[in-house]
Amino acid sequence: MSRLRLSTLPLAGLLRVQRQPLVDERGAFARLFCAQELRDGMLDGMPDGAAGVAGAAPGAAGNGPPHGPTAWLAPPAQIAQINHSHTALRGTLRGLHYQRPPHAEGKLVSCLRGAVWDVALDLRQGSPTFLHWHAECLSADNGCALLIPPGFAHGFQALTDDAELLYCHWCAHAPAAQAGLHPLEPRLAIGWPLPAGRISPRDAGQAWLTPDFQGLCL
Ligand SMILES: Cc1cn([C@H]2C[C@H](O)[C@@H](COP(=O)(O)OP(=O)(O)O[C@H]3O[C@H](C)C(=O)[C@H](O)[C@H]3O)O2)c(=O)[nH]c1=O
Repeated sequence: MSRLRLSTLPLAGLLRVQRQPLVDERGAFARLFCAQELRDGMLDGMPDGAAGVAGAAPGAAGNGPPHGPTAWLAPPAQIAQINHSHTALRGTLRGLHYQRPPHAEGKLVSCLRGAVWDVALDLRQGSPTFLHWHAECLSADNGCALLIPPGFAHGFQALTDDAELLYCHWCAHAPAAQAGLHPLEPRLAIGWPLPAGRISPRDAGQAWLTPDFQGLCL
């Protein structure tokens, strides 16, 4: 039985992942990640042809090559690292971060404590939504996570003190490929819900976007 409900969002390839916890008198048990469910999950609002087939392995007989918004998860892709961040103060901004190709990374971002306003920014060269952003509130209570494909930058603002995030990264940390955009970049006009709180010197030091910024060629 599916324990993760996938939904499409306005930026192609970006998905909301709704955890479906099993609750009983002891408490709850929730699945944070399932390779097959993410690859093959049925999607809300997707035409049948675009979705994977629940339970069917991509490329298995009769299912053809992996396709649809989670095709990038097909083998040999796999989770390379899992990270945990704790953000002490409400209003703190982290990001917007990405890794340059060939280290461009897909991420599954889940909130395990508190709440964040989570932003994914489309940096895919030639994308019809290039430099468009989308935000979702991720919280321990709403069980919502964002599945962000390669080619996006990611950032968030803590909506509570002591917000904790779990990141699944589909590419290992590559310091030389690390890149970022200023969270208050005027060209993006990201509508952060709270006044900007703490920002790391690295993020605060990001240069403004130049007119010739082409994005990422994946
Ligand atoms: C991502 C990563 C970072 N680091 C080191 C690099 C720095 O010395 C330190 C903190 O990294 P950073 O300042 O990038 O941490 P955040 O500003 O919280 O960035 C994080 O939050 C934003 C919103 C993201 O999307 C990034 O993926 C994630 O790195 O950990 C590692 O050693 N391994 C890693 O995989």
